[in-house]
Amino acid sequence: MSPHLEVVEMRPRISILGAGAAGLALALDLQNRGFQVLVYSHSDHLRHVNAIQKTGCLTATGAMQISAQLRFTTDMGAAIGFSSILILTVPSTGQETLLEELQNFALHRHTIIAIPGNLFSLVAKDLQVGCILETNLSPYSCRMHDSSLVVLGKKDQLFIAASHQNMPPIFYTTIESILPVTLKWCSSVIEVSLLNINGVFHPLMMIMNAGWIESTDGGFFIYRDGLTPAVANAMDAVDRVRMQVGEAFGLQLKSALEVSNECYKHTFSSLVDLAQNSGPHNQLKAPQNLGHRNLSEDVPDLLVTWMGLAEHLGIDASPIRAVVVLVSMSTGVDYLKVGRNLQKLRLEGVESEELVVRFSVTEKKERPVVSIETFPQRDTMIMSQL
Ligand SMILES: NC(=O)c1ccc[n+]([C@@H]2O[C@H](COP(=O)([O-])OP(=O)(O)OC[C@H]3O[C@@H](n4cnc5c(N)ncnc54)[C@H](O)[C@@H]3O)[C@@H](O)[C@H]2O)c1
Ligand SMILES: O=P(O)(O)OC[C@H](O)CO
Repeated sequence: MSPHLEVVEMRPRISILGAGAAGLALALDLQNRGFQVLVYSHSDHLRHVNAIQKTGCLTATGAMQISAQLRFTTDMGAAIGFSSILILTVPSTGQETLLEELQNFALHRHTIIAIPGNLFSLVAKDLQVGCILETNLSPYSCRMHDSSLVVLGKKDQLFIAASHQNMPPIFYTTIESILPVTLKWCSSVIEVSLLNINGVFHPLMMIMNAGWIESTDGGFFIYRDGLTPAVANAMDAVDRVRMQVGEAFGLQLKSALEVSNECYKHTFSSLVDLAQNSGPHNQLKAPQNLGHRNLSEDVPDLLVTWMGLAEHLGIDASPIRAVVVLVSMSTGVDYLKVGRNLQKLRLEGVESEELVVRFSVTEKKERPVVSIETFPQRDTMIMSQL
């Protein structure tokens, strides 16, 4: 990851890697705002691309109402050549598949934005890339239905961190001009992982309603009907461990409810209030079975990580361990082994004190402030990653 100079257009082209609901919503949004967009899909995961290509265009309904043609490719080289900004929108369980392809290219001049990150930058440590950014969530709450995209809601803000500190101010401004939400810059990618509150919501809603999901093929609303007071109590226990891990890193993390309220500009008073009354949540149908990313992504790549960090730091992680073990017993997948444990994140041999120092809050990790007068008034500007 060496210093370099690069020319960045004021409206840079963007490559989106991952053609699911989250990537397609962002692609439509960017294209609608004047960016040129190319969407890459892995050739083994073309379900949505094929459906869209049959009808010729993608139509979004709900909180985003746009109908447009998108450009697609299955050629990673084409996506990398198209833009120096690659936005990764696959579930974190698909990141390694893409990493295998990305590793064939020198990406010193590229920036990868992983939405969500789930500590992609630690998994991708050997990748020759300019910078990796990680967000906690996706800007849009959305689902694909055949060739159409239903957008349930748009967040007001997301949390984000860069794998590299000391990026020039123009770097942050460019990223802020691309993502359609207010960005809250965090001190480290660990903080961002801890702010992916889907780890608190999804696994418990799924596993505590497993019988209902299986006997009705998901014929109910997962939040509205599935997040009841008992489920909320269990979520609170997991959430307390998440916040204690944050505390060990010097972070005063807000509760999952507060983070959700902040992201959506909501004011719900409890998790059950949110489940009953939040537009982006209360219309979400339950998945048809347990083979859904609510478990297959959020258990291995959030809960296993948080549990590993907690136990390494001497925090009682038994509420999280209980969920991971129960989900593993129910699905037959050994999530402790396949998940982003400390070994997968290359943190296994790191002493707890060193871990805290490496990822703790320091004064200079805030996003640098840039005044408008410092921007070059022309179509291109030099971005220097020092
Ligand atoms: N959709 C939402 O409302 C929402 C909200 C918050 C966070 N997120 C997060 O955003 C990410 C994407 O969400 P989504 O709804 O688009 O998910 P999705 O399940 O539709 O997957 C997105 C796309 O990723 C690709 N993909 C999946 N597995 C892959 C693999 N192993 N290799 C290569 N490509 C693969 C496929 O093209 C798939 O269509 C997930 O991490 C999700 O947790 C989504
Ligand atoms: O869009 P989010 O991040 O609020 O998540 C809502 C759903 O639970 C995502 O699957």
